[in-house]
This record gives sequence, C-alpha cells and structure tokens, in this order.
Amino acid sequence: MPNSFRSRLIIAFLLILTLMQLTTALFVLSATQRDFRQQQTQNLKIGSNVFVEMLSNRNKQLNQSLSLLSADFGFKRAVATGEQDTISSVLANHGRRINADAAILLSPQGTLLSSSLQGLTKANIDELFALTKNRSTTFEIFNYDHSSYQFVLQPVKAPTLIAWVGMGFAMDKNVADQAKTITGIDISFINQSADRVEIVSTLPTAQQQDVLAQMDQLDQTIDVVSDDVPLGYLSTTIALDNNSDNQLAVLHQSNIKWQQNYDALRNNMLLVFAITCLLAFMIAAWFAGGLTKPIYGLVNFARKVGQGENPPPIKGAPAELQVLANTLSIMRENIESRKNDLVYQSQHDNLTGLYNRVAAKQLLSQLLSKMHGNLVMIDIKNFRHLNNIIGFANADDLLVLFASRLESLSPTAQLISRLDGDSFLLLFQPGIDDQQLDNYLRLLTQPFAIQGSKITVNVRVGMVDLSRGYDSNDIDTLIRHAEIALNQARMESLSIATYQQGEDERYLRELMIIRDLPIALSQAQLHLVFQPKVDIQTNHCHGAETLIRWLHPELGFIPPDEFIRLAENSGNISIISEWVLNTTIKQLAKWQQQGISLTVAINLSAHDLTNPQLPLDIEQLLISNNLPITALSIEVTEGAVMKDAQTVIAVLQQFRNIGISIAIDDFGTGHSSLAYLKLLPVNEVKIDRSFIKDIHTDATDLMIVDTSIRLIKGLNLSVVAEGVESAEGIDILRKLNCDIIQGYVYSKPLKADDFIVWFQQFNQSNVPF
Ligand SMILES: Nc1nc2c(ncn2[C@@H]2O[C@H](COP(=O)(O)OP(=O)(O)OP(=O)(O)O)[C@@H](O)[C@H]2O)c(=O)[nH]1
Repeated sequence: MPNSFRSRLIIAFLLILTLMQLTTALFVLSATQRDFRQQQTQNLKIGSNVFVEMLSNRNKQLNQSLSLLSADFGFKRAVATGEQDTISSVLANHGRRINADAAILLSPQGTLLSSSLQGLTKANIDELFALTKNRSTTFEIFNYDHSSYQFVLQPVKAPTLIAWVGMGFAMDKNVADQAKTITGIDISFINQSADRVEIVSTLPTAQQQDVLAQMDQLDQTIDVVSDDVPLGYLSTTIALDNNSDNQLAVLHQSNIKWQQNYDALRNNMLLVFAITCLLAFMIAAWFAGGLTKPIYGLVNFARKVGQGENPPPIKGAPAELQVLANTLSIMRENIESRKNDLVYQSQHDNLTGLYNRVAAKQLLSQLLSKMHGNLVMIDIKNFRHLNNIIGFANADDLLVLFASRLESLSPTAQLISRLDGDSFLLLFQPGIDDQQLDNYLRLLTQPFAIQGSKITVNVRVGMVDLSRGYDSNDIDTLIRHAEIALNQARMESLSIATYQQGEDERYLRELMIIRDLPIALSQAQLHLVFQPKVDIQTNHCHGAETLIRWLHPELGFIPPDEFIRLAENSGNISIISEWVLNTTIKQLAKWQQQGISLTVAINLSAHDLTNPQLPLDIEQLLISNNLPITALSIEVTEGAVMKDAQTVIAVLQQFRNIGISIAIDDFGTGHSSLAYLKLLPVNEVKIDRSFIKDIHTDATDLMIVDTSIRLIKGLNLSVVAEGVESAEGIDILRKLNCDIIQGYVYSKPLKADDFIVWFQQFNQSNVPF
C-alpha cells in the first residue's frame, strides 16, 4: 500500500467509485435480467394463447365444414343408400375445400364406412368416439399412427342417426410453421408413445434432439416456464390431449436476442465503468493534488521548522493548515526562545548576570588568540564571615552591586565573569598596569550601600601575565595559574600576587603535601627527632627540642617548615601538634621508666596558642603519664604570638601558671619588638641561627647577639643560641653569658634511641668544649 497521502486519497476515491459503480451495475443488470425474463414469459404466454386460439379457430372451421356436409341432401342420400363412390367423392371434395388431412365416415355403430386414413382400427374409432363424447376443450387431438390430428366427429341425421362423419388436420410441420408465423415463437409437437417419440418442430434439428433429451425438465403446466430447454430458449408446454401427456405442443421463446441485448447492455456498462474510472482517476489525481499540495507544503514547512529554520509562511493553504503552520511557527519561536534562555542560563550566573565559569572558559579560548593582557582573579576577603554578619540575602545584593561595579569601572575588562561564590575572573586586554590595578581596586572596594548601611569589602587579586604564552588549549592551566596566584596572595596575606613561572609545580607539590598529611600521620611516615640543648655554663645537657620529620614515599624528605606552613594554612596544624604532643609524651614516659629525666621542648603553632583548653589538656596528659610538669616545655614563634597577641598571651599565662616553661623561638627574625618581650610570660628566648652561625667571623652578628643577650638577661630570661656549629662559637657565646646552646656543634637532631645514647655519653663524659 503506497504511503503517500496523495496515493491513499486517489485509491480511496477510486475504491468508493468502483464500489458504487459495481453496486449500480449489479442492480441494473439483475433488474434488466428480471425484466427480460418477464417479457419472455409474457411473450410465451401470449404465444400460447394465440396458438390455442388458432387451434380453436381451426376447430370451428372443421365443425362448420362438417355441419354443411351432414346437412347436404345428396350426401345424406348417398350415406342412406350406401353409395360408396359418392360418399368418398363428397368427403374428398369437402376435405379438400378446407385442406383437411383426414376424413372418415362411420356407421351409427362405429363401423368404418369410408376413411382417408389407412388402417384405422376399432381402437382408433373408439378413441374418436371417446374424444367426441368427453369433449371438454375447444379442440380435440386424435393420436393416430404416431401422428396427431386435430379432429372433429359429427352425427349425420335423416332425421334419425344414419352415420358419423369426421375430419381432421394433421399437427404437422405446416401447422407449426403457421403458428410460428403468427406468434413469432418456435413450436414443437411431440407425440410420445410407449415405443417411440415423434417430434415436429420449427426448431433446427439439433435443438429438436435437445428438446427430446430434456423432456423430463419440461413442466406441463401451461404457465410454468422452463429455462434452457433447449439451451438458449425459455419453453412452456401445452398438453394437447386431455387424457394423457402423449401429445404435447411446446412453445420455445428464444432468448438469444435478449441475451444479445443483455450482453450489449453489460458491455456498455463496462465501457461506461472503465471510462468513469479513468475520468475518476484523473479527477481524483487532480483533486488529490489540489488537496495534498498544501499538506505537502505544510510537511515541508514542518521539516524546515524541525531543522531549526524559519521558513516563510505557507501561501494559499486552507485555513486549518494555515493555523497548523502558524502553530508550528509559534512552537519553533517558543523552542528557539527557550533554547536561547537555556543557552543564556548555561552561560550566565543567575545572581549577577555575569558570565559563569563555563562561558568564561569558552570566551577565553576565543579571546586568547591575542596573546597579551592580564587575567585577573578577584576574591572578596572573608566573604563567609560577611555572609554570617549581614545575612545571605544582603550578601547576595552585595555580590550583585559588586558585579555591576566591576562592569562600570575603567579600564573596561573584555571579559567579566563570576567563577563561584565570591570569586570573579576578568580579562584585561591590552593589560592593566600596577597603577591602574591599584586604582581599579581602590574604586572597587569603595563602600556598598546595603539596606541603608555602608559595607566595605576587601579583595585579594591573583594575576596572570598572558604574554608568557598561553593558547586556547591552555585555558584550564591559565585559570589554575590565576588561582595559584590568588592562593599565594591569600597565604602571604598580600592584596595582589602575580603568577610566577614554576609556581605551578610548587602548587601541585603543596596540594599533594596538604592532601597526604593526614595519611602520613596514620601510616607512620612522620617521626620525631631530638636536638640536644646544652647548658654551656655547666656543660650539661638537660633536655632537647623535639622536631618533626616527614619522609614522603614519593616526594622524599619534606622540610618541616614547608609542611608545617601548609598545615597551618590548610587548617591541619592542630592534628600535627596533637601527634607531636602525644608522641613526645609517650617517649618521655618511656625514658622516665628507664630512669632518665629531661625536659623536651615542643613547638606550638599560632592556632594551638588560641586554644585556652590546651594548657589544661597538656597538664592532664603529663599527669596521666606520671611525668613531672617540667618534663615538657613549649616553644612559640614571635609571629605566632603577634597574630592574636591578646589571646595567645592569656594562653601562655596559663602554661606559665601550671609551671610549663615557655621559650620564644626564632628571636630577631620577626617584626616583634623587645617591648613585647616584657609583656610575654616567657622563660627563655632563642636567638635565631641566622645571627649565630657566623658569629665568630661577623662582627655585626656578634654585636647584635651581644646586645640581645644583655637585653634578654636584663629581663631575667634565659638565652638559648640556635645553630651553633663551631667550638669558637661556643666560646664566644659563653663569654657573652649565653645560657644554653643548640646546634650541630654538639649534635644534629637525632632519633630517640640515638639521642638518648648521645645524652648519656655526653653527660657522663662531661668534657668541656
Ligand atoms: N551570599 C552568597 N554567598 C555565597 C554564594 N556562593 C557562595 N557563597 C558563600 O561564600 C563563601 C565563600 O567562602 P570562602 O571561599 O571560604 O571565602 P572567604 O570567607 O572569603 O575566604 P577567603 O577567600 O579565604 O577570604 C561561603 O560562605 C559560601 O557559602 C552566593 O551566591 N551568595
């Protein structure tokens, strides 16, 4: 079945038409057939009546002729006198006059007196009398010698009955032809007896035989018509004698003419049918073409809409299709607009309307064809805190104002995007110089009016110089470099940091260190070493400073400064301090059990020093390990104290109160002043190695250390010199009245077991340096 609408329409049209035509033809042909048959039957009936009438007329003719004969005086005398010649002559003359085929004279008793029929028997004569006596039809047929005769018998009276005279016509071919001439219908006379059947007919010989062969199909009721006896004829039968069915007249109405008419009608109808079909096909094709053209137009229209095109409106289409096309157009517009919305949303930040990270990356890859300018990442400092203070909704408003200010400031950035939270990425081409950036940031951080209040924000900036060479495949690298720079600014508390070559590797290393630190603790990659602290006045070692070491499986030895700084920045320092504290105490307890008493100093970070609970926890730990409070001392850097001096001093005071000794580490390297020392509850000050290591050669260092020792001593604090590497150094420091020395000159930091061996040997030998 073809698929196209047009073909289906044509087929449907033709099917309907064919069905209608076939139905009509069926009705017409069957009505015609019925009508023709009725006409045939009617013809047959009329023919039968005419035929019967014809026989009746002939009967009358016979009667009249016999009446004249029996009234004829000469004839009566001849009969009465028995004049045989006269009788024969009169009978012959009379018979000839009416063309009778048979003439007989019988005595009143039935004896044959004269006859034109040879061999007439007594039985024949009895049959004739019987016919005459039982006369009931308008004619009587006498069967003689396998032939039928229409026969009439009348009495001859003078005045009494003197004889019977009879005459008859043979039912022969002439009669049949006559009847056919009058009725136009073929006729057959059939005479059947026990031994033979005779037929006289107007039909051709072949059909005559067919009739005889089909005798059993003939119904002898006059009104009943038999079909196809013989083939191509309707036949009706008239029984000629009353008593038997031996003599029949069968009328045959040929239906050839009717069949020809019928065939002609059928053929004409077929012709009309064919022509109508052809015409119908042409009309259907034309009509379907007209009907489907706008539909195909619509299909094309829909296809183009489906391909995302905007096709022109369909012209000349019916209103319904026009509505459909318009609906499709509207649908396309809606889809387009929704797609645009989606594209916009996928590229823009919902809150500020700036480009988002995805769009920023795409745009950067396009804009980076010009290899110059600066990529600037701006982050609002402590935005989390600000969120908490002014509330999320107000912080949102602030971000919106911040974003629109970014767009309004000069120099105008080619790309302004919000990467996430409080982080923005800007591309300046052809670059922004330091002064312009300072100015830009100054204007950017002007107070924002939020709910009637003025909110000031501080920002930090990570910057990348694009002239270093990035291409469109390096966008992720480029953004990471900006993040590294920003992170550096965050770590180093700078406002602006610019990415330097190589920082990427450092950044990755640092990320790895930060990531691996917690694992390192649980997998025992960290261990403690102990560096002796020797009292140079007594030449005795009372204790050591414990230092942490990390042997990373991939990076190897990681300097403690590096990972401690990273742990501090990443907020992991407390887990290191906790580990150091626990491990040291465990080691001290072990030594204690071995009868070795000494004081080990641990380093605490700025973060640890803001925990007011720490001194009590440490005290508790010492007690629970049966260690004296003097077993542990703490070292803190100037920097750690300065970060939050008030809180730290309070915590230090607690340490002091419970009897834990406190040392200020790396003295001289920070920006603290001696004035602070006075306020700090410390016992000891450690002069940084940078002043000590060259003390025997560098007069300035000597002078600084001398002055420092004097001042520290003036505050009643012990002095520790770090990084002493030579015996001269010891001598000088001893002369300068330094109390304790820590350095390679005695020992580098040692693992616990090595340290304790060194410790015992040193104190036993007690050899002065
Ligand atoms: N109001 C608001 N806050 C957001 C939005 N997106 C992220 N934030 C918040 O922004 C803060 C960003 O935190 P951080 O990246 O630690 O930023 P910070 O507090 O400025 O920290 P530093 O950058 O180190 O100074 C988090 O508290 C987020 O919940 C936002 O759309 N609206």
